[in-house]
Amino acid sequence: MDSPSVLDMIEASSRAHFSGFHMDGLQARHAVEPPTTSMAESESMHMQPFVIGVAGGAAAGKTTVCDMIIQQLHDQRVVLVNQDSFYHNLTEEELKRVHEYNFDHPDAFDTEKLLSSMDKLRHGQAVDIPNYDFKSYKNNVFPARRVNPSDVIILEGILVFHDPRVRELMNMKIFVDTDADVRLARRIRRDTVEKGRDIGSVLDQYSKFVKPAFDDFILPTKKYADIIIPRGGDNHVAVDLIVQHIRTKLGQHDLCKIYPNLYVIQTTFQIRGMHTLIRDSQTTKHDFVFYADRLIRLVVEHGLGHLPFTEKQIITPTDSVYTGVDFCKRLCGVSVIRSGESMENALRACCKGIKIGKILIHREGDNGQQLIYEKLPKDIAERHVLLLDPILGTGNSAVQAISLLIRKGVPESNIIFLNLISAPQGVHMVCKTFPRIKIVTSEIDIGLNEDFRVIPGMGEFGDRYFGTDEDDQQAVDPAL
Ligand SMILES: Nc1ncnc2c1ncn2[C@@H]1O[C@H](COP(=O)(O)OP(=O)(O)O)[C@@H](O)[C@H]1O
Ligand SMILES: Nc1ccn([C@@H]2O[C@H](COP(=O)(O)O)[C@@H](O)[C@H]2O)c(=O)n1
Ligand SMILES: [Mg+2]
Repeated sequence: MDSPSVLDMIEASSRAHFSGFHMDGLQARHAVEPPTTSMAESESMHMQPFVIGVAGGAAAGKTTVCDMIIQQLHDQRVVLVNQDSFYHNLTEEELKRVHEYNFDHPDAFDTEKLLSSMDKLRHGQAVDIPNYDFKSYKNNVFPARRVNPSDVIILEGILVFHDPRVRELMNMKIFVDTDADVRLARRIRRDTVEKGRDIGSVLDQYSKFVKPAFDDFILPTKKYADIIIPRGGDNHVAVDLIVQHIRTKLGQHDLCKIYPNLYVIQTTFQIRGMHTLIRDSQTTKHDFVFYADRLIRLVVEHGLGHLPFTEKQIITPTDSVYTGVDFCKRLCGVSVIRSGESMENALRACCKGIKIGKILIHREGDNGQQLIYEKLPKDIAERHVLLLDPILGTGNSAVQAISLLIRKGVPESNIIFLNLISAPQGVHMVCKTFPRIKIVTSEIDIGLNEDFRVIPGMGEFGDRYFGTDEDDQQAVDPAL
């Protein structure tokens, strides 16, 4: 155990200069051990902020929804960027005929400037964002707003989904969907009270520009949204769900910054879909096994990417030289009985003829973990070990299993712990006790409940995978 280096890592991650966009933990990694030659490590070094786009018609409640999200994320680093800030300044000629100017057309915005500001923010640089004045139609009457890089950037505006380059920046797209009559009523109140305009000009602008632009440019972008929020800020359920999702993402970022040896495989909607199925209590055993196997295969493949390799040149059938790599040969798997056995097939499918040992840890409550059985390859000390257990909860079983491997002579840095779901408590426990082992997982959950079970989690993995849970027994024989 090398606890001072862990403390160094935690300290490094909380210094004032630390930015969520850079894997500053990379420096900490060097303090723990020299960089190895595995590819997956270099891929995951650069961490980007989580970008949320919020679009919708004028006065739909976009700003209100963003304010609610930011308020609920009060303890997190979140910044709001308004598309309004990037309105072009009007020329003298345009100012004279301002009632003929279309503020709802995509050309009214300086999208190039918006893109360059977002690019800087995403790469960890502070930017000065103009303050737009709706009364003078100018963006340079006030000092610019200094926006610092953060873990979450919310980009809000009527047309933020219009330009594909802007859309591509977004990890999550929200469309605030509010009835046209509500939007018009709110707009009349806002523009007369806040912008000092008369009701006649508000209605003129609405029928001439606002409504046609909504139909032509804003509504067609609704299809890009991942989430549509009906009724805007009145929809507390939707806002709560969004905040929960962002918190999960931020939690993952924070843990990965503290522990550079923790690797969360990059999420996709396929992966989210598989998690949705295996976590659903209504999923049948057959589907559970099918989707758990798919996820396990992904985690195993990712884990193998962390093994060292040697360069190898071969000759192709065209007599050309191909410079590739040779797999690491001295490998073995170790499954934690019983759930970990579900991961053995995927490992065998990837590594022909791999030896797989077993460890049985008896769980009494959650303090009394006891090692009661082990069968490991004799030469395990000379092998890289892939430790298999689908759930990392408290971390107690994992610590028992890893301690045994270390007692058998396996160097800590030769152990890769593969799992599907990790609780932050387990990650802290394992990574603090064994700072040199690597953890590869597919999702980090919120935490543990009072029974030390992972939440939201997915129940008892072994029971669901091997069909020994009560519901399933009843499904086989209703008399039971
Ligand atoms: N749920 C709501 N109930 C009542 N008024 C609202 C609600 N949401 C927004 N408003 C008001 O409507 C106006 C427009 O809301 P805003 O959030 O600024 O919309 P947007 O940013 O989409 O233009 C504001 O004056 C705001 O106070
Ligand atoms: N000088 C301006 C600039 C914009 N508008 C209107 O604002 C709307 C967009 O702002 P939201 O907060 O509602 O998204 C848009 O409909 C423009 O017509 C304006 O009236 N004057
Ligand atoms: Mg707004």
